[in-house]
Amino acid sequence: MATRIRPSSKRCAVIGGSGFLGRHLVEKLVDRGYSVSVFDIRQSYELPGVSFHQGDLCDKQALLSALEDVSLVFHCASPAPASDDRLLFERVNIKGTQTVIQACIDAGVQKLVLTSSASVVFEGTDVKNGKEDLPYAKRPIDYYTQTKIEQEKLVLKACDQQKGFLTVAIRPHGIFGPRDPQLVPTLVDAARQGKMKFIIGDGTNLVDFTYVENVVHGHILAAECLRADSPICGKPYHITNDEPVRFWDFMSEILVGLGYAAPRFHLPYGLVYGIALLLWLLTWILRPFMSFKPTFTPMRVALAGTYHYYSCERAKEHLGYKPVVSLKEGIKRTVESYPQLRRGA
Ligand SMILES: NC(=O)c1ccc[n+]([C@@H]2O[C@H](COP(=O)([O-])OP(=O)(O)OC[C@H]3O[C@@H](n4cnc5c(N)ncnc54)[C@H](O)[C@@H]3O)[C@@H](O)[C@H]2O)c1
Ligand SMILES: CC(C)CCC[C@@H](C)[C@H]1CC[C@H]2C3=C(CC[C@]12C)[C@@]1(C)CC[C@H](O)[C@@H](C(=O)O)[C@@H]1CC3
Repeated sequence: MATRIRPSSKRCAVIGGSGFLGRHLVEKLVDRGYSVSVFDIRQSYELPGVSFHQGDLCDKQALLSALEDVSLVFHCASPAPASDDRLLFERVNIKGTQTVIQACIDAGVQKLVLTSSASVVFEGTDVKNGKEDLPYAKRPIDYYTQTKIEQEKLVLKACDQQKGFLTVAIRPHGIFGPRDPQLVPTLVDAARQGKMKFIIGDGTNLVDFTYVENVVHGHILAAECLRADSPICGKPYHITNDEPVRFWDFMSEILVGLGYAAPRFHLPYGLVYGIALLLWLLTWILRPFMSFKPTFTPMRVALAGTYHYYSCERAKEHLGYKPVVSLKEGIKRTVESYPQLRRGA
């Protein structure tokens, strides 16, 4: 049974609060009576009750000014997975997270909630109803995943009930919703280039896509349940819609909802994965001379052609988590939120 504390009048901070998930989280926190301090390298909006601090999370002094009088920190900043920039991921996700932890400790922050990712256990092979006790990927499929693993380990290891610094990690999977700069825009871009005619594999693979408000709900529950005597200290939690869906059915619903044709023709998974790997190698070799971003990266092909859905039983049991928006409703709201991406717009 989840023990909850009332939202305090104290300030909380959202690192990465200008991003897709971060902004939805900030909006919900404000609704719930928190006063929020956003720390981000960019400011993308203004909101009453929210103060903005622009800076790089690798800069401890800059962080400290945003953490003044803050007891709860959400860390949901990361470079975009598509950047595929190893040095950037290492600097921000690993060294930057060490800086965030140290800044929290120095500022007297009591709780740190990290946005991790369910992909920390994904190696490109099927994961069916994966639980949190699955081992971290030994051969992570990209630099993003590799550094998300290190980041999660750092945050969970920093949990110290004696010293009163409590940490927890939320592992969402396939977040979607209004203002997402990644999933729907990439899909529509591929459709507009005529690249979404094909289904990779037999099209029966089940995966999790999680509506952004459910992810926000999981974060807030975790923050409010995090106490020195709680079983959630230092643990990771999957947060999903708890409705695994066929990858290609989900993509088709979004595409058709926006006026594009659903993919129809099947291509063998191994062939497409091999081509994506070759293309990735080629872009890596040519990187000093030219920049080229293939649509079908090995990570995207692996996600499109395998099973990857996760159990959120632990979150239900320890946090009292239950999705608040169904997949059907989430898809409807998402499609309606992108009039500019409709066919012919
Ligand atoms: N989108 C998904 O499907 C998904 C799924 C699982 C986990 N996650 C995790 O959720 C978090 C949020 O992802 P998102 O989809 O909202 O991404 P996003 O790119 O929209 O937001 C990330 C934010 O971090 C900020 N940021 C990046 N580098 C920074 C730095 N050095 N200093 C300060 N701020 C910096 C960016 O400016 C941006 O506003 C990330 O940690 C990501 O790994 C995302
Ligand atoms: C061109 C098509 C084959 C696919 C077009 C849609 C893709 C851009 C998305 C489908 C699944 C998405 C996804 C992520 C990014 C966008 C997709 C590949 C993540 C890798 C983003 C980072 C998260 O941590 C991952 C997670 O574990 O949730 C995402 C997994 C799904």
